Amino acid sequence: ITTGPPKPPPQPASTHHKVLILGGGVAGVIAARTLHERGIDDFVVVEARNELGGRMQTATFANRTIEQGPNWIQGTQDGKGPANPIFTLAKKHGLKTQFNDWFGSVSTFDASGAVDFLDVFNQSGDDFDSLTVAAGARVDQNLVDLSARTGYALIKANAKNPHASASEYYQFDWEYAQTPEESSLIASSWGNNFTYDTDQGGFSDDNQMSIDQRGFKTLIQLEADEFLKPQQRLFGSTVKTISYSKTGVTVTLKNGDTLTGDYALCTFSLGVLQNDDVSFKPSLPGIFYAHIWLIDVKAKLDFKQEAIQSMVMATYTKIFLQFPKKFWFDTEMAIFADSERGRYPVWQSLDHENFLPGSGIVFVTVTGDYSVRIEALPDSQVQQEVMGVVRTMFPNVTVPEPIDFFFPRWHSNPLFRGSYSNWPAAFTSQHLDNLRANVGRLYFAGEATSRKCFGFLHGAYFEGLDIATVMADCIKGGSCADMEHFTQINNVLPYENN
Ligand SMILES: Cc1cc2nc3c(=O)[nH]c(=O)nc-3n(C[C@H](O)[C@H](O)[C@H](O)COP(=O)(O)OP(=O)(O)OC[C@H]3O[C@@H](n4cnc5c(N)ncnc54)[C@H](O)[C@@H]3O)c2cc1C
Repeated sequence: ITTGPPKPPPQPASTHHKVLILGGGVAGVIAARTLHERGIDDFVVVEARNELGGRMQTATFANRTIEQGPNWIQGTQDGKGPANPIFTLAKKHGLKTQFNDWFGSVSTFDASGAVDFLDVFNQSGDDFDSLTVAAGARVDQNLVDLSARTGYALIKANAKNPHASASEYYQFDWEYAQTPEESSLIASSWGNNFTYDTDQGGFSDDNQMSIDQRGFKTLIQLEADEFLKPQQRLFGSTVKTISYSKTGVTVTLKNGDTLTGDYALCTFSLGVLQNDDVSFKPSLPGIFYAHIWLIDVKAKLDFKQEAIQSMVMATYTKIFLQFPKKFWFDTEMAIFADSERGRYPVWQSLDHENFLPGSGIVFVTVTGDYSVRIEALPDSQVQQEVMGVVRTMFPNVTVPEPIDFFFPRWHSNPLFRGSYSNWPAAFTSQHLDNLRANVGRLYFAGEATSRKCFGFLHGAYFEGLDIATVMADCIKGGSCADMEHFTQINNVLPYENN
């Protein structure tokens, strides 16, 4: 027997929100937390994948959790100085990390096997320091930016042989995921200083590697659990179009659903913005927008497109190998100097007492064009090439075939289209303002919009925080002025320290 009125059918979740947060990586989660802290809770995080963390992604390999994306907290804290907010989150959520000795625990190899060229390696560290000093001097004198290659040449430190090239690669490409030719002298030096140099406002020169078997992503997922409700997580929701205007934003998903927001924050990677995976439509909702608004929109689109297409989405690829047992170097790191610069050059042992002892895992990193190249090859061919290098490095060992072999394809992944952004010499400080600026009620945040920490997790964190603060100020009835931008960049102004 049933009594009482029938239950009403479940209401579909509202498809209109004050804010649509597009993307659930570090920038999206920290933006959500910032809005929540400002008393704005009418938002959803729209994410294509089924978890938060974005590029913080793990895989199970050799029965261990390995990091496909970031694994270091780069710069931690020096005494009571400024703390890397990722370091703060790691401490708060009890993440297991370990100091990674990049410069003190290194073995060196070349085509003849193990060869000690640590003197050349140490010199390349000094050269990189000189490069940053030269860059700083250019900033002080308001001189125009150059490529880092030109910078190396001007300080007479260009690498002239495979040992020097591999050492330079370790100092430079292994961080920026592109060559000195492709990178800004000033921005790459400042990117380094603002993270590592405490005299320049950086955190510390410490690199902590996550060895937490819950995954590095745990720190941002546990942080989200403190405030983000299940109904605010729209997982499995791939955005196809974003239409924006001065009055609101409409988002269409791959499954045809539509979401509307008074405001939206797009945190998709620069690579996604550069491709046609998502199309942006300036919406022209009413006749009264006609002429002036059209011209306005055209100018806005031009400045935004120029900025998006001028920054570079670089690729950094970790190639993991599992062997029945360890036969390689006892240091944490190793460099292989091939005659071809950038060919399987940086090696890292996870089967090391500090990391994952007994795991049988070693990995090698390639970057930039080399990453793009191997992504186009079948795994079997890449494995063959890598094994050729391993056997060159250890000519006196009968090296078995690996038990397992894996590498992620970041460049071809439509949700990322690369690993992180890199600043080329032709990208100006004003371009960065334009990359960051809102268009109508659509805002942008992510590692690529960070002037000082582009490429880093903490860059994504700071941008999520800063842009959500701008949005909250606007929503709360304060200032809603457009963010600073330059409709045309006619001549390069000096790099600004702000
Ligand atoms: C291999 C690698 C190594 C790295 N190493 C380090 C390191 O050691 N230390 C460090 O500090 N940084 C490192 N980084 C950089 C760091 O991972 C990034 O700076 C940071 O994670 C970027 O966060 P984000 O929120 O800006 O973007 P993302 O993490 O890219 O977040 C954007 C989100 O949007 C989602 N998305 C994209 N397109 C759509 C769509 N159409 N519809 C719906 N959702 C979509 C994505 O799934 C993603 O979750 C590394 C990155 C990689 C890839």
